[in-house]
Amino acid sequence: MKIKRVTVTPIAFRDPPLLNASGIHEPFALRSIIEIESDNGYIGLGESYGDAPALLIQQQLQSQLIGLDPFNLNQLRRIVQATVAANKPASIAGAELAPGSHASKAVSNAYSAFEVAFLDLQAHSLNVPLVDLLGGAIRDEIPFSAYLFFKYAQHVDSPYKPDSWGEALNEEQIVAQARRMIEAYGFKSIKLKAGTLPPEHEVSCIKALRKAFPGYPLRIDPNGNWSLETSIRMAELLGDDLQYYEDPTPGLEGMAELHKRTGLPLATNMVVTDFDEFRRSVALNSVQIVLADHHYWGGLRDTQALAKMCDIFGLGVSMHSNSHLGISLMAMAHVAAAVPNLDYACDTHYPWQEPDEEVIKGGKLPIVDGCVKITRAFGLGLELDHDQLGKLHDQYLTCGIRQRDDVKQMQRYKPDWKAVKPRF
Ligand SMILES: O=C([O-])[C@@H](O)[C@@H](O)[C@H](O)[C@@H](O)C(=O)[O-]
Ligand SMILES: [Mg+2]
Repeated sequence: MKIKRVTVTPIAFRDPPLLNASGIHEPFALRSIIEIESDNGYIGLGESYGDAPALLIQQQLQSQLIGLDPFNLNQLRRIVQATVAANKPASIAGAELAPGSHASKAVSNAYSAFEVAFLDLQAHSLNVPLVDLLGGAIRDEIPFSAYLFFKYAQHVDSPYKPDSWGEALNEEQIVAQARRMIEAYGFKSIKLKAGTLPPEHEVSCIKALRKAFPGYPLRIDPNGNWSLETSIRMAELLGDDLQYYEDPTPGLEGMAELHKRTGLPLATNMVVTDFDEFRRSVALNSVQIVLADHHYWGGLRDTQALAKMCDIFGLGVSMHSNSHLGISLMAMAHVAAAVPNLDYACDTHYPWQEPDEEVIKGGKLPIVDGCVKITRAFGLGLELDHDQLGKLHDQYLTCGIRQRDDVKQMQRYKPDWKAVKPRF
């Protein structure tokens, strides 16, 4: 079996005005959809970053993968490494929270984008679900968490009709957002994206969530935007309200000191993002839970390797998410199904994407009782809807965004806004 066609299609879909430590989301999020076809008619799908630096590498890889055996992932990696080395991608400051633009992640990003599609195709050719190629499913229902954001009611300049979630800036609105998300999807745990409004206010929103949802595990994620002192002060206010404290303060050393001073379990998708940082984190005891993400950890199999390392070093594992569609969600679900030590519900931005903006047949994937279910369907069990893909590609062509930049977007609301870390 040989690969005879590789198609990389950049897409843009509507994204709400969600606030974060860098600034605010732009009106459209970018992704790329990867389709590979073998000479005997099997198709494999992948979804990855659509930001310009990631897309450039993916597009350069398209023709180089023709003729490759889709089972040869080592060869895929070599081709990716050579292509990235020849391109020398650069990072931009405003893209700190957009792993699709991190130069240091270029190989793992691009490898992962195609690895998922290769594995999907392999699994289709063997008539098995993708998870079987990862050693088989330990669970077939993968728990996800309600992922709350502070947000504005609408984007600056109103590029389209405001989303149905409305404004969320105070306790009442955050509790209402949680209630709606839990009622719609059945989530059993709650994460609040923080690092954007004054820390005491964000903590009071956690307190309001604690009151409204007794017994629900809660997490807060200021994306490293609180100083060590602020993080300690907020830890005292939070008491034992948290399941884990996610990236409150920047740096491996800062997190290590925070853990030493508070004893709280710290989680990260910011200070441990590759195996070198993992090694340094273990030496410093910086974090207790690593949030994996196959998109930048180098694919599904390297995510399993990460989970194994966490097991060896006594760390917990959960999963991180950026704005994404169903192929990514299903890929996350398959690898999560094959991680024995997945101790926490995974993150997902999926509820923030609009129901009419999905590229797979059948529309958006269901999340029921807080879980994504994997079936015995072959591969990822998904098929592309080419009409929808075309529609979201046209939106990419006209939206004018080529690289996520939450800082630049916030400057459209607040001209003096800068990328400062930590802000509080
Ligand atoms: O999309 C966002 O605003 C998030 O802040 C995202 O960029 C983060 O990478 C992520 O969700 C996180 O958990 O840190
Ligand atoms: Mg995070």
